[in-house]
Amino acid sequence: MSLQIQMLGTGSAFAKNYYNTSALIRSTDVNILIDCGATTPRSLAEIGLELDQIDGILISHIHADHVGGLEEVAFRLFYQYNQKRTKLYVTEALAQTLWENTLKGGLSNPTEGFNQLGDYFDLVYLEEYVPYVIDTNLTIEVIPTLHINQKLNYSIFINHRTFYSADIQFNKELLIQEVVHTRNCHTILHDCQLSGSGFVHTTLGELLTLPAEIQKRIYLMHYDDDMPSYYGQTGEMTFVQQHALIDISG
Ligand SMILES: Nc1ccn([C@@H]2O[C@@H]3COP(=O)(O)O[C@H]3[C@H]2O)c(=O)n1
Ligand SMILES: [Zn+2]
Ligand SMILES: [Zn+2]
Repeated sequence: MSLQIQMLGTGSAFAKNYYNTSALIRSTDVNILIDCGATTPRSLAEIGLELDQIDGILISHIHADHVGGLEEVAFRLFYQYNQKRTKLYVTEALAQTLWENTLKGGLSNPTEGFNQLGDYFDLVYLEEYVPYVIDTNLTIEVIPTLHINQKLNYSIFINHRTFYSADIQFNKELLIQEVVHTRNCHTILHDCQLSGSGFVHTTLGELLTLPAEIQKRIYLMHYDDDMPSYYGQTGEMTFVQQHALIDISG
């Protein structure tokens, strides 16, 4: 069984040298996208993956660097790929706000009678803390995490053993207790704000307070353009590079 994560982008919301952070879970049988920022369709084109090869899209939260490419994907699947549908993995609450507050303006079409997310995507509602089996080789689970006060936000477990933070404020207890001690995740993909205070993101300084044994499992993503100047300053952690493939089959 082959299971890999390919980073489509590794940059922060405002990075210009790196695409928006999003990832492709590539299993033997399916390709599942985690988030779809404004730059994600370009990145997909660069790796030669057609939109109709994506079996589903999982959304963490509704900032534009995570959902800004969804309108393009929806329109192109419908008009360029012969009304091809893909699955959208979301909690019901997130689906509601994703449509009402992000996508409705562009995607609603009174002439065609399109007025809901389900007119473009096959909605698969995830329950928080409930593993969802996509196929025999791939299970995903979303857990609510804190990013912006009072805004829905999810982190993701893949096959129980890989943790994808998406955007979160530092949560040391979650990482130590749940991610490492309880689940023994071998791979942790974590957002990383390199400088300044981490009001809505986790900072490099905060991640450096983790034990080396945990740092070894961490790939840093969602970084700013000055990332190269931090080489050698990330303890046991590694910057994941755009389009890099990480084997998570273990
Ligand atoms: N309270 C907030 C809200 C947002 N932001 C910045 O806006 C970006 C939106 O995308 P992001 O990737 O979540 O990163 C956020 C912060 O840079 C911020 O710095 N403080
Ligand atoms: Zn972001
Ligand atoms: Zn965000």
